[in-house]
Amino acid sequence: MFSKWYKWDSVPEERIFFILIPWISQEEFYLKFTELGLDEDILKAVKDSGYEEATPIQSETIPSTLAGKDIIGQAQTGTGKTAAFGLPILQNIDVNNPNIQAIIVSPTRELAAQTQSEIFRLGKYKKAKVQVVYGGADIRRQINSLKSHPQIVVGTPGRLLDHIGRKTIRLDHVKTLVLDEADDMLDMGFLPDIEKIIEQTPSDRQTLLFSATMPAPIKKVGVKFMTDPHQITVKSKELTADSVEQYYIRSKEFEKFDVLTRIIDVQNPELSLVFGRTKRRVDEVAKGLTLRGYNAAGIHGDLTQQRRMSILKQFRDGELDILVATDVAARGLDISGVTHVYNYDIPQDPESYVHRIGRTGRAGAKGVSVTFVTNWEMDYLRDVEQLTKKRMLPLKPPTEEEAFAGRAAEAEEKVQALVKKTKVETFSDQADRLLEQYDAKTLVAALLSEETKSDASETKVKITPERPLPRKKGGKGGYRGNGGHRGGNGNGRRNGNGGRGGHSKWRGDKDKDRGGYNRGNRDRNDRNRGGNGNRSGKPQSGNRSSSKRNFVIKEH
Ligand SMILES: Nc1ncnc2c1ncn2[C@@H]1O[C@H](COP(=O)(O)OP(=O)(O)OP(=O)(O)O)[C@@H](O)[C@H]1O
Ligand SMILES: [Mg+2]
Repeated sequence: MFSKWYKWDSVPEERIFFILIPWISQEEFYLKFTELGLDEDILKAVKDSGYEEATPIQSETIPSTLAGKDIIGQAQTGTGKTAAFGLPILQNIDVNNPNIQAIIVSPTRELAAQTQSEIFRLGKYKKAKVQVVYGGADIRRQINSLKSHPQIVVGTPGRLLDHIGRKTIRLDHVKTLVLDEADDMLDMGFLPDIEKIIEQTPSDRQTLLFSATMPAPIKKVGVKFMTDPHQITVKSKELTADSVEQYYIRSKEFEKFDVLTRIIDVQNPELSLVFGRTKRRVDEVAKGLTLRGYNAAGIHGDLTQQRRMSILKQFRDGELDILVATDVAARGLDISGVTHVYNYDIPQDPESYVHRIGRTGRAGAKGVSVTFVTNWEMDYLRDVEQLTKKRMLPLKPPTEEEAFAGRAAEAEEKVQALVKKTKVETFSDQADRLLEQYDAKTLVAALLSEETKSDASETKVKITPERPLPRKKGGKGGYRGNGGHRGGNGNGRRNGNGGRGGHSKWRGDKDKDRGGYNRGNRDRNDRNRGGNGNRSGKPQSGNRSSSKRNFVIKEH
Protein backbone atom coordinates (compact mmCIF):
# COMPACT_ATOMS: atom_id res chain seq x y z
CA MET A 1 0.00 0.00 0.00
CA PHE A 2 2.75 2.41 0.93
CA SER A 3 4.72 2.27 -2.25
CA LYS A 4 7.15 5.12 -1.83
CA TRP A 5 8.81 6.21 1.32
CA TYR A 6 11.58 8.68 1.66
CA LYS A 7 14.86 8.77 3.40
CA TRP A 8 14.86 8.74 7.12
CA ASP A 9 16.54 11.65 8.77
CA SER A 10 16.92 13.00 12.23
CA VAL A 11 17.06 16.65 13.02
CA PRO A 12 19.72 17.86 15.38
CA GLU A 13 18.29 20.31 17.83
CA GLU A 14 19.53 21.88 21.03
CA ARG A 15 18.60 19.70 23.96
CA ILE A 16 17.28 16.99 21.69
CA PHE A 17 19.18 13.79 21.15
CA PHE A 18 19.61 12.85 17.58
CA ILE A 19 20.55 9.58 16.14
CA LEU A 20 22.97 9.15 13.25
CA ILE A 21 22.14 6.30 11.01
CA PRO A 22 24.81 4.92 8.68
CA TRP A 23 23.59 4.99 5.12
CA ILE A 24 22.28 1.73 3.85
CA SER A 25 19.68 1.18 1.19
CA GLN A 26 16.18 2.15 2.10
CA GLU A 27 14.69 -1.27 1.67
CA GLU A 28 17.21 -2.89 3.94
CA PHE A 29 16.80 -0.14 6.43
CA TYR A 30 13.12 -0.13 7.24
CA LEU A 31 12.26 -2.80 9.69
CA LYS A 32 9.33 -5.12 9.19
CA PHE A 33 6.57 -5.27 11.79
CA THR A 34 7.96 -8.61 12.90
CA GLU A 35 11.38 -7.04 13.50
CA LEU A 36 10.17 -4.27 15.76
CA GLY A 37 10.00 -6.26 18.97
CA LEU A 38 6.21 -6.44 19.09
CA ASP A 39 4.40 -9.32 20.78
CA GLU A 40 2.35 -11.91 18.91
CA ASP A 41 -1.05 -10.66 20.08
CA ILE A 42 -0.24 -7.21 18.74
CA LEU A 43 1.23 -8.48 15.49
CA LYS A 44 -1.93 -10.48 14.92
CA ALA A 45 -4.10 -7.36 15.21
CA VAL A 46 -1.71 -5.49 12.89
CA LYS A 47 -2.11 -8.27 10.35
CA ASP A 48 -5.90 -8.18 10.71
CA SER A 49 -5.76 -4.48 9.91
CA GLY A 50 -4.21 -5.33 6.59
CA TYR A 51 -0.92 -3.58 7.33
CA GLU A 52 1.82 -5.44 5.53
CA GLU A 53 4.89 -3.32 6.16
CA ALA A 54 5.60 -0.82 8.86
CA THR A 55 5.66 2.74 7.59
CA PRO A 56 8.93 4.65 8.11
CA ILE A 57 7.67 6.55 11.13
CA GLN A 58 6.50 3.27 12.66
CA SER A 59 9.70 1.48 11.86
CA GLU A 60 11.78 4.32 13.28
CA THR A 61 9.88 5.13 16.42
CA ILE A 62 8.46 1.83 17.66
CA PRO A 63 11.73 0.28 18.93
CA SER A 64 12.77 3.46 20.80
CA THR A 65 9.28 3.96 22.18
CA LEU A 66 9.20 0.36 23.37
CA ALA A 67 12.51 1.06 25.10
CA GLY A 68 10.85 3.87 27.04
CA LYS A 69 12.46 6.85 25.30
CA ASP A 70 10.84 10.25 24.93
CA ILE A 71 10.14 10.84 21.25
CA ILE A 72 9.20 13.70 18.98
CA GLY A 73 7.85 11.97 15.89
CA GLN A 74 7.23 14.00 12.78
CA ALA A 75 6.03 12.47 9.53
CA GLN A 76 3.70 13.43 6.70
CA THR A 77 -0.06 13.24 7.11
CA GLY A 78 -1.61 9.83 6.63
CA THR A 79 1.56 7.83 7.31
CA GLY A 80 0.42 5.90 10.35
CA LYS A 81 1.51 7.98 13.33
CA THR A 82 -1.41 6.67 15.39
CA ALA A 83 -0.13 3.10 15.27
CA ALA A 84 3.43 4.41 15.74
CA PHE A 85 2.54 5.48 19.28
CA GLY A 86 -0.42 3.13 19.76
CA LEU A 87 1.40 -0.16 19.25
CA PRO A 88 4.20 0.38 21.80
CA ILE A 89 1.66 1.70 24.28
CA LEU A 90 -0.39 -1.45 23.85
CA GLN A 91 2.66 -3.61 24.28
CA ASN A 92 3.84 -1.81 27.42
CA ILE A 93 0.58 -1.84 29.36
CA ASP A 94 -0.24 -4.48 31.91
CA VAL A 95 -3.83 -5.58 31.38
CA ASN A 96 -3.98 -6.95 34.91
CA ASN A 97 -3.20 -3.56 36.36
CA PRO A 98 -6.41 -1.54 36.88
CA ASN A 99 -4.72 1.87 36.70
CA ILE A 100 -4.63 4.20 33.73
CA GLN A 101 -1.18 3.58 32.28
CA ALA A 102 -1.31 5.65 29.11
CA ILE A 103 -3.02 8.88 28.26
CA ILE A 104 -3.39 10.27 24.75
CA VAL A 105 -4.47 13.87 24.35
CA SER A 106 -6.14 14.93 21.08
CA PRO A 107 -7.21 18.38 19.93
CA THR A 108 -10.71 17.48 18.71
CA ARG A 109 -13.47 15.20 19.84
CA GLU A 110 -13.74 13.43 16.51
CA LEU A 111 -10.03 12.72 16.45
CA ALA A 112 -10.12 11.44 20.03
CA ALA A 113 -12.94 9.05 19.05
CA GLN A 114 -11.05 7.86 15.98
CA THR A 115 -7.84 7.28 17.92
CA GLN A 116 -9.66 5.30 20.60
CA SER A 117 -11.25 3.21 17.93
CA GLU A 118 -7.94 2.45 16.18
CA ILE A 119 -6.06 1.60 19.37
CA PHE A 120 -8.94 -0.52 20.59
CA ARG A 121 -8.83 -2.44 17.31
CA LEU A 122 -5.06 -2.92 17.53
CA GLY A 123 -5.38 -4.04 21.14
CA LYS A 124 -8.18 -6.53 20.68
CA TYR A 125 -6.09 -9.68 21.17
CA LYS A 126 -4.24 -8.14 24.06
CA LYS A 127 -7.69 -7.40 25.49
CA ALA A 128 -6.67 -3.85 26.30
CA LYS A 129 -9.34 -1.52 27.62
CA VAL A 130 -9.24 1.79 25.82
CA GLN A 131 -11.67 4.54 26.66
CA VAL A 132 -12.36 7.93 25.13
CA VAL A 133 -13.61 11.05 26.91
CA TYR A 134 -14.55 14.28 25.17
CA GLY A 135 -16.79 17.26 25.69
CA GLY A 136 -20.30 17.56 24.36
CA ALA A 137 -21.04 13.97 25.39
CA ASP A 138 -22.76 12.78 28.57
CA ILE A 139 -20.17 12.83 31.33
CA ARG A 140 -22.13 10.40 33.51
CA ARG A 141 -21.92 7.70 30.89
CA GLN A 142 -18.20 8.36 30.64
CA ILE A 143 -17.86 8.08 34.41
CA ASN A 144 -19.69 4.76 34.33
CA SER A 145 -17.45 3.39 31.62
CA LEU A 146 -14.37 4.56 33.47
CA LYS A 147 -15.41 2.27 36.31
CA SER A 148 -14.32 -0.65 34.13
CA HIS A 149 -10.70 0.53 34.63
CA PRO A 150 -9.30 1.24 31.18
CA GLN A 151 -5.53 1.02 30.89
CA ILE A 152 -5.50 3.59 28.09
CA VAL A 153 -7.54 6.79 27.97
CA VAL A 154 -7.84 9.07 24.94
CA GLY A 155 -9.38 12.48 25.47
CA THR A 156 -9.71 16.14 24.68
CA PRO A 157 -8.03 18.46 27.20
CA GLY A 158 -11.11 20.12 28.70
CA ARG A 159 -13.02 16.93 29.37
CA LEU A 160 -9.91 15.21 30.71
CA LEU A 161 -9.54 18.04 33.22
CA ASP A 162 -13.21 17.72 34.18
CA HIS A 163 -12.64 14.07 34.98
CA ILE A 164 -9.40 14.79 36.80
CA GLY A 165 -11.25 17.39 38.90
CA ARG A 166 -13.93 14.83 39.76
CA LYS A 167 -11.28 12.21 40.46
CA THR A 168 -12.92 9.93 37.93
CA ILE A 169 -9.60 9.92 36.10
CA ARG A 170 -6.32 9.59 38.00
CA LEU A 171 -3.07 9.95 36.19
CA ASP A 172 -0.65 9.07 38.96
CA HIS A 173 0.18 5.67 37.45
CA VAL A 174 0.60 6.90 33.91
CA LYS A 175 3.67 5.49 32.20
CA THR A 176 3.17 7.16 28.81
CA LEU A 177 1.65 10.48 27.82
CA VAL A 178 1.05 11.27 24.16
CA LEU A 179 0.27 14.64 22.68
CA ASP A 180 -1.09 13.83 19.24
CA GLU A 181 -1.08 16.83 16.91
CA ALA A 182 1.49 18.06 19.40
CA ASP A 183 2.14 21.45 17.82
CA ASP A 184 -1.56 22.26 18.11
CA MET A 185 -1.72 20.99 21.68
CA LEU A 186 1.28 23.07 22.72
CA ASP A 187 0.08 26.26 21.06
CA MET A 188 -1.38 29.01 23.21
CA GLY A 189 -5.00 27.89 22.97
CA PHE A 190 -4.38 24.56 24.66
CA LEU A 191 -1.15 25.00 26.58
CA PRO A 192 -2.60 25.94 30.00
CA ASP A 193 -4.85 22.85 29.96
CA ILE A 194 -2.01 20.64 28.77
CA GLU A 195 0.24 21.87 31.56
CA LYS A 196 -2.44 21.03 34.11
CA ILE A 197 -2.84 17.53 32.69
CA ILE A 198 0.90 16.93 32.65
CA GLU A 199 1.18 18.08 36.28
CA GLN A 200 -1.03 15.14 37.22
CA THR A 201 1.30 12.56 35.72
CA PRO A 202 4.46 11.14 37.34
CA SER A 203 7.64 13.01 36.44
CA ASP A 204 9.35 9.81 35.27
CA ARG A 205 6.67 9.19 32.62
CA GLN A 206 7.47 8.71 28.97
CA THR A 207 6.36 11.66 26.82
CA LEU A 208 5.62 11.32 23.12
CA LEU A 209 4.86 14.18 20.74
CA PHE A 210 3.56 13.40 17.27
CA SER A 211 2.54 15.63 14.38
CA ALA A 212 3.06 16.24 10.68
CA THR A 213 4.19 19.78 11.48
CA MET A 214 6.39 21.02 14.30
CA PRO A 215 7.31 24.70 14.20
CA ALA A 216 10.58 25.25 16.08
CA PRO A 217 9.22 27.63 18.78
CA ILE A 218 6.45 25.19 19.63
CA LYS A 219 8.84 22.27 19.74
CA LYS A 220 10.89 24.17 22.30
CA VAL A 221 7.81 24.37 24.48
CA GLY A 222 7.31 20.62 24.17
CA VAL A 223 10.90 19.77 25.00
CA LYS A 224 10.40 21.32 28.43
CA PHE A 225 8.08 18.47 29.29
CA MET A 226 10.46 15.79 28.08
CA THR A 227 13.58 13.96 29.25
CA ASP A 228 16.38 13.48 26.71
CA PRO A 229 13.96 13.58 23.80
CA HIS A 230 14.84 11.92 20.53
CA GLN A 231 13.50 13.62 17.46
CA ILE A 232 12.60 11.27 14.67
CA THR A 233 11.61 13.01 11.49
CA VAL A 234 10.73 11.13 8.37
CA LYS A 235 12.18 13.58 5.95
CA SER A 236 10.76 13.82 2.54
CA LYS A 237 11.35 16.30 -0.19
CA GLU A 238 8.13 18.03 0.74
CA LEU A 239 6.26 18.47 3.98
CA THR A 240 2.91 17.67 2.42
CA ALA A 241 2.00 14.15 1.35
CA ASP A 242 3.63 13.71 -2.04
CA SER A 243 0.60 11.90 -3.38
CA VAL A 244 -1.48 15.10 -3.37
CA GLU A 245 -1.56 17.23 -6.53
CA GLN A 246 -1.76 20.79 -5.29
CA TYR A 247 -3.42 23.61 -7.22
CA TYR A 248 -4.47 27.13 -6.47
CA ILE A 249 -7.04 29.30 -8.12
CA ARG A 250 -7.17 33.08 -8.01
CA SER A 251 -10.68 34.25 -7.54
CA LYS A 252 -12.51 37.33 -6.39
CA GLU A 253 -14.34 36.81 -3.14
CA PHE A 254 -17.81 37.18 -4.71
CA GLU A 255 -17.00 34.74 -7.53
CA LYS A 256 -15.69 31.93 -5.36
CA PHE A 257 -18.91 30.01 -4.99
CA ASP A 258 -19.66 29.79 -8.71
CA VAL A 259 -16.06 28.81 -9.34
CA LEU A 260 -16.30 26.13 -6.66
CA THR A 261 -19.37 24.49 -8.17
CA ARG A 262 -17.85 24.58 -11.63
CA ILE A 263 -14.65 23.07 -10.40
CA ILE A 264 -16.58 20.33 -8.63
CA ASP A 265 -18.40 19.65 -11.91
CA VAL A 266 -15.11 19.45 -13.78
CA GLN A 267 -13.21 17.38 -11.23
CA ASN A 268 -16.13 15.20 -10.20
CA PRO A 269 -14.68 14.21 -6.82
CA GLU A 270 -15.62 10.94 -5.20
CA LEU A 271 -15.62 12.38 -1.69
CA SER A 272 -14.46 15.90 -1.01
CA LEU A 273 -13.84 18.26 1.85
CA VAL A 274 -14.38 22.00 1.55
CA PHE A 275 -12.70 24.08 4.25
CA GLY A 276 -14.10 27.48 5.16
CA ARG A 277 -12.74 30.13 7.48
CA THR A 278 -15.75 30.73 9.70
CA LYS A 279 -18.85 28.94 10.89
CA ARG A 280 -21.07 31.28 8.91
CA ARG A 281 -19.04 30.49 5.84
CA VAL A 282 -19.40 26.76 6.39
CA ASP A 283 -23.16 27.05 6.92
CA GLU A 284 -23.66 29.18 3.83
CA VAL A 285 -21.44 27.14 1.53
CA ALA A 286 -23.04 23.86 2.67
CA LYS A 287 -26.51 25.30 2.16
CA GLY A 288 -25.59 26.78 -1.22
CA LEU A 289 -24.18 23.47 -2.42
CA THR A 290 -27.32 21.66 -1.32
CA LEU A 291 -29.47 24.23 -3.13
CA ARG A 292 -27.53 23.59 -6.30
CA GLY A 293 -28.16 19.88 -6.06
CA TYR A 294 -24.93 18.63 -4.48
CA ASN A 295 -25.02 16.14 -1.65
CA ALA A 296 -23.30 18.27 0.99
CA ALA A 297 -23.43 19.11 4.70
CA GLY A 298 -21.34 21.23 7.02
CA ILE A 299 -19.73 20.74 10.42
CA HIS A 300 -18.35 23.24 12.88
CA GLY A 301 -18.15 23.80 16.59
CA ASP A 302 -21.62 25.28 17.04
CA LEU A 303 -23.35 22.04 16.14
CA THR A 304 -24.25 19.55 18.82
CA GLN A 305 -21.72 16.78 19.22
CA GLN A 306 -24.35 14.32 18.14
CA ARG A 307 -24.82 16.18 14.88
CA ARG A 308 -21.06 16.50 14.32
CA MET A 309 -20.59 12.79 14.77
CA SER A 310 -23.58 11.84 12.66
CA ILE A 311 -22.54 14.03 9.72
CA LEU A 312 -19.03 12.60 9.86
CA LYS A 313 -20.41 9.10 9.90
CA GLN A 314 -22.55 9.84 6.84
CA PHE A 315 -19.50 11.23 5.07
CA ARG A 316 -17.41 8.24 6.01
CA ASP A 317 -20.11 5.86 4.83
CA GLY A 318 -20.32 7.65 1.48
CA GLU A 319 -23.86 8.88 2.11
CA LEU A 320 -22.59 12.44 1.80
CA ASP A 321 -20.38 13.49 -1.10
CA ILE A 322 -19.13 16.82 0.17
CA LEU A 323 -18.25 17.76 3.72
CA VAL A 324 -17.88 21.47 4.37
CA ALA A 325 -15.95 22.19 7.56
CA THR A 326 -13.99 24.65 9.61
CA ASP A 327 -10.55 23.66 10.82
CA VAL A 328 -12.32 21.41 13.32
CA ALA A 329 -11.88 18.71 10.65
CA ALA A 330 -8.39 19.76 9.57
CA ARG A 331 -6.25 17.53 11.76
CA GLY A 332 -5.86 13.82 12.09
CA LEU A 333 -9.16 12.63 10.64
CA ASP A 334 -8.67 9.52 8.58
CA ILE A 335 -11.55 9.20 6.15
CA SER A 336 -10.77 6.79 3.38
CA GLY A 337 -11.87 7.75 -0.09
CA VAL A 338 -11.47 11.53 0.22
CA THR A 339 -10.18 12.39 -3.23
CA HIS A 340 -10.32 16.20 -3.15
CA VAL A 341 -9.78 18.97 -0.63
CA TYR A 342 -10.97 22.48 -1.50
CA ASN A 343 -9.72 25.39 0.56
CA TYR A 344 -12.59 27.79 -0.09
CA ASP A 345 -10.61 30.18 2.08
CA ILE A 346 -6.85 29.95 2.31
CA PRO A 347 -5.88 29.07 5.89
CA GLN A 348 -4.02 31.67 7.88
CA ASP A 349 -1.35 29.32 9.23
CA PRO A 350 0.73 27.42 6.71
CA GLU A 351 0.68 24.44 9.11
CA SER A 352 -3.09 24.36 8.89
CA TYR A 353 -2.79 24.03 5.11
CA VAL A 354 -0.58 20.96 5.54
CA HIS A 355 -3.13 19.30 7.79
CA ARG A 356 -6.19 20.27 5.73
CA ILE A 357 -4.86 18.90 2.46
CA GLY A 358 -3.58 15.89 4.38
CA ARG A 359 -7.17 14.66 4.63
CA THR A 360 -6.62 13.31 1.13
CA GLY A 361 -3.70 11.31 -0.29
CA ARG A 362 -3.53 9.13 2.81
CA ALA A 363 -1.90 5.73 3.18
CA GLY A 364 -0.44 5.95 -0.31
CA ALA A 365 -3.73 6.93 -2.03
CA LYS A 366 -3.85 9.80 -4.51
CA GLY A 367 -5.48 13.15 -3.90
CA VAL A 368 -6.04 16.61 -5.31
CA SER A 369 -6.22 19.91 -3.48
CA VAL A 370 -7.39 23.28 -4.76
CA THR A 371 -6.87 26.45 -2.74
CA PHE A 372 -8.85 29.60 -3.49
CA VAL A 373 -6.89 32.75 -3.09
CA THR A 374 -7.96 36.34 -3.51
CA ASN A 375 -5.48 38.90 -4.83
CA TRP A 376 -4.84 40.21 -1.36
CA GLU A 377 -3.92 36.81 -0.06
CA MET A 378 -1.15 35.85 -2.50
CA ASP A 379 1.52 36.36 0.16
CA TYR A 380 -0.18 33.72 2.30
CA LEU A 381 0.04 31.31 -0.59
CA ARG A 382 3.76 31.96 -0.91
CA ASP A 383 4.16 31.36 2.84
CA VAL A 384 2.45 28.02 2.47
CA GLU A 385 4.73 27.11 -0.41
CA GLN A 386 7.74 28.11 1.62
CA LEU A 387 6.73 25.76 4.42
CA THR A 388 5.74 22.87 2.20
CA LYS A 389 8.64 23.32 -0.22
CA LYS A 390 6.25 22.66 -3.03
CA ARG A 391 4.79 25.00 -5.59
CA MET A 392 1.10 24.88 -6.17
CA LEU A 393 0.09 24.87 -9.81
CA PRO A 394 -2.24 27.63 -10.95
CA LEU A 395 -5.65 26.59 -12.23
CA LYS A 396 -7.94 28.71 -14.36
CA PRO A 397 -11.51 29.00 -13.14
CA PRO A 398 -13.38 26.61 -15.42
CA THR A 399 -15.72 28.08 -18.02
CA GLU A 400 -19.37 27.01 -18.12
CA GLU A 401 -18.52 24.88 -21.20
CA GLU A 402 -15.86 23.02 -19.22
CA ALA A 403 -18.23 22.59 -16.31
CA PHE A 404 -20.86 21.26 -18.72
CA ALA A 405 -18.34 18.83 -20.16
CA GLY A 406 -17.68 17.60 -16.61
CA ARG A 407 -21.38 17.14 -15.87
CA ALA A 408 -21.93 15.41 -19.21
CA ALA A 409 -19.00 13.07 -18.51
CA GLU A 410 -20.58 12.20 -15.18
CA ALA A 411 -23.89 11.52 -16.96
CA GLU A 412 -22.05 9.28 -19.41
CA GLU A 413 -20.68 7.24 -16.51
CA LYS A 414 -24.17 6.97 -15.06
CA VAL A 415 -25.61 5.80 -18.40
CA GLN A 416 -22.88 3.18 -18.67
CA ALA A 417 -23.79 1.92 -15.22
CA LEU A 418 -27.48 1.96 -16.21
CA VAL A 419 -26.81 -0.05 -19.36
CA LYS A 420 -25.00 -2.67 -17.31
CA LYS A 421 -27.98 -3.27 -15.08
CA THR A 422 -30.74 -2.96 -17.73
CA LYS A 423 -32.58 -6.10 -18.81
CA VAL A 424 -33.24 -5.45 -22.50
CA GLU A 425 -36.09 -8.01 -22.74
CA THR A 426 -38.17 -6.06 -20.25
CA PHE A 427 -38.42 -3.08 -22.61
CA SER A 428 -37.99 -4.88 -25.91
CA ASP A 429 -41.26 -3.68 -27.56
CA GLN A 430 -40.92 -0.08 -26.38
CA ALA A 431 -37.30 0.01 -27.48
CA ASP A 432 -38.23 -1.25 -30.96
CA ARG A 433 -40.99 1.36 -31.32
CA LEU A 434 -38.66 4.21 -30.25
CA LEU A 435 -35.97 3.02 -32.65
CA GLU A 436 -38.50 3.09 -35.50
CA GLN A 437 -39.28 6.75 -34.73
CA TYR A 438 -35.80 8.09 -33.81
CA ASP A 439 -32.25 7.25 -34.60
CA ALA A 440 -30.15 5.70 -31.83
CA LYS A 441 -28.01 8.82 -31.32
CA THR A 442 -31.05 10.99 -30.60
CA LEU A 443 -32.33 8.49 -28.07
CA VAL A 444 -29.00 8.27 -26.27
CA ALA A 445 -28.68 12.06 -26.26
CA ALA A 446 -32.14 12.32 -24.67
CA LEU A 447 -31.07 9.93 -21.96
CA LEU A 448 -27.81 11.84 -21.38
CA SER A 449 -29.65 15.12 -21.21
CA GLU A 450 -31.93 13.68 -18.55
CA GLU A 451 -28.96 12.43 -16.52
CA THR A 452 -26.91 15.62 -16.79
CA LYS A 453 -27.16 18.01 -13.86
CA SER A 454 -28.39 21.42 -14.84
CA ASP A 455 -26.11 24.44 -14.82
CA ALA A 456 -25.64 25.05 -11.13
CA SER A 457 -25.01 28.76 -11.54
CA GLU A 458 -28.62 29.17 -12.69
CA THR A 459 -29.56 28.77 -9.02
CA LYS A 460 -28.45 32.00 -7.42
CA VAL A 461 -26.65 31.58 -4.11
CA LYS A 462 -25.51 34.48 -2.00
CA ILE A 463 -22.52 33.94 0.23
CA THR A 464 -21.72 36.69 2.72
CA PRO A 465 -18.28 38.07 1.91
CA GLU A 466 -15.63 37.37 4.53
CA ARG A 467 -12.86 39.79 5.17
CA PRO A 468 -9.73 38.60 3.39
CA LEU A 469 -6.81 37.79 5.64
CA PRO A 470 -5.04 40.95 6.74
CA ARG A 471 -2.45 42.05 4.29
CA LYS A 472 1.00 41.03 5.34
CA LYS A 473 3.28 43.73 6.62
CA GLY A 474 5.82 44.51 3.95
CA GLY A 475 4.11 42.13 1.54
CA LYS A 476 2.97 43.33 -1.80
CA GLY A 477 -0.34 41.56 -1.58
CA GLY A 478 -1.96 40.64 -4.81
CA TYR A 479 0.16 42.88 -6.87
CA ARG A 480 3.19 40.75 -6.40
CA GLY A 481 4.17 37.96 -8.69
CA ASN A 482 3.10 37.59 -12.23
CA GLY A 483 -0.56 38.11 -11.56
CA GLY A 484 -3.62 36.75 -13.16
CA HIS A 485 -4.28 33.21 -14.10
CA ARG A 486 -1.20 31.67 -15.40
CA GLY A 487 -3.16 29.18 -17.33
CA GLY A 488 -2.71 25.89 -15.59
CA ASN A 489 -3.65 23.14 -17.92
CA GLY A 490 -4.65 20.19 -15.80
CA ASN A 491 -8.11 20.19 -14.44
CA GLY A 492 -7.25 17.63 -11.83
CA ARG A 493 -10.22 15.48 -12.75
CA ARG A 494 -9.76 12.08 -11.34
CA ASN A 495 -10.61 9.07 -13.30
CA GLY A 496 -11.19 5.79 -11.67
CA ASN A 497 -12.91 5.07 -8.48
CA GLY A 498 -10.65 6.68 -5.91
CA GLY A 499 -10.84 3.53 -3.85
CA ARG A 500 -13.47 4.25 -1.28
CA GLY A 501 -12.75 1.74 1.42
CA GLY A 502 -15.69 0.45 3.31
CA HIS A 503 -14.20 0.11 6.75
CA SER A 504 -15.71 2.33 9.36
CA LYS A 505 -13.56 3.60 12.15
CA TRP A 506 -16.20 5.74 13.78
CA ARG A 507 -17.01 3.21 16.36
CA GLY A 508 -16.12 5.44 19.23
CA ASP A 509 -19.13 7.68 18.72
CA LYS A 510 -21.58 5.95 20.97
CA ASP A 511 -21.90 8.67 23.59
CA LYS A 512 -24.09 11.04 21.76
CA ASP A 513 -26.13 12.55 24.56
CA ARG A 514 -25.51 16.14 25.14
CA GLY A 515 -25.36 17.78 28.45
CA GLY A 516 -23.32 16.84 31.40
CA TYR A 517 -21.16 18.92 33.54
CA ASN A 518 -18.77 21.24 31.83
CA ARG A 519 -16.66 23.39 34.00
CA GLY A 520 -15.94 26.88 32.88
CA ASN A 521 -15.25 27.16 29.24
CA ARG A 522 -13.19 24.03 28.89
CA ASP A 523 -13.67 21.97 25.84
CA ARG A 524 -15.38 24.91 24.34
CA ASN A 525 -16.14 24.44 20.76
CA ASP A 526 -14.52 27.63 19.74
CA ARG A 527 -11.20 28.79 20.87
CA ASN A 528 -10.25 32.22 19.87
CA ARG A 529 -6.59 31.68 19.85
CA GLY A 530 -5.64 35.29 20.17
CA GLY A 531 -2.55 36.29 22.01
CA ASN A 532 0.93 36.20 20.75
CA GLY A 533 3.00 34.75 23.50
CA ASN A 534 4.71 31.46 23.46
CA ARG A 535 6.41 29.79 26.32
CA SER A 536 9.78 29.84 24.78
CA GLY A 537 9.65 33.59 25.25
CA LYS A 538 10.86 34.02 21.72
CA PRO A 539 8.91 35.81 19.06
CA GLN A 540 7.18 33.49 16.68
CA SER A 541 8.18 33.54 13.09
CA GLY A 542 6.75 36.33 10.98
CA ASN A 543 3.94 34.34 9.49
CA ARG A 544 2.46 33.53 12.87
CA SER A 545 1.91 37.17 13.76
CA SER A 546 -0.53 38.22 16.41
CA SER A 547 -2.66 40.26 14.04
CA LYS A 548 -3.36 37.12 12.07
CA ARG A 549 -4.06 35.11 15.15
CA ASN A 550 -6.75 37.44 16.33
CA PHE A 551 -8.52 37.16 13.07
CA VAL A 552 -9.53 33.56 12.88
CA ILE A 553 -11.49 31.55 15.31
CA LYS A 554 -10.14 28.08 15.72
CA GLU A 555 -12.42 25.31 16.80
CA HIS A 556 -11.97 22.13 18.67
N1 LIG B 1 1.73 0.03 8.28
C1 LIG B 1 0.62 0.41 7.69
N2 LIG B 1 0.29 -0.11 6.49
C2 LIG B 1 -0.86 0.28 5.87
N3 LIG B 1 -1.73 1.18 6.36
C3 LIG B 1 -1.44 1.73 7.55
C4 LIG B 1 -0.26 1.37 8.28
N4 LIG B 1 -0.25 2.07 9.43
C5 LIG B 1 -1.35 2.85 9.43
N5 LIG B 1 -2.08 2.64 8.30
C6 LIG B 1 -3.34 3.29 7.91
O1 LIG B 1 -2.97 4.55 7.35
C7 LIG B 1 -3.98 5.51 7.58
C8 LIG B 1 -3.38 6.78 8.16
O2 LIG B 1 -2.91 6.54 9.47
P1 LIG B 1 -2.94 7.64 10.61
O3 LIG B 1 -4.30 8.24 10.72
O4 LIG B 1 -2.33 7.05 11.80
O5 LIG B 1 -1.98 8.75 9.94
P2 LIG B 1 -1.26 9.99 10.63
O6 LIG B 1 0.17 9.90 10.26
O7 LIG B 1 -1.60 10.06 12.06
O8 LIG B 1 -1.91 11.21 9.83
P3 LIG B 1 -2.27 12.69 10.35
O9 LIG B 1 -0.98 13.47 10.33
O10 LIG B 1 -3.24 13.21 9.32
O11 LIG B 1 -2.84 12.58 11.71
C9 LIG B 1 -4.99 4.85 8.50
O12 LIG B 1 -6.09 4.43 7.73
C10 LIG B 1 -4.25 3.67 9.07
O13 LIG B 1 -5.13 2.62 9.40
MG1 LIG C 1 -2.71 11.32 13.26
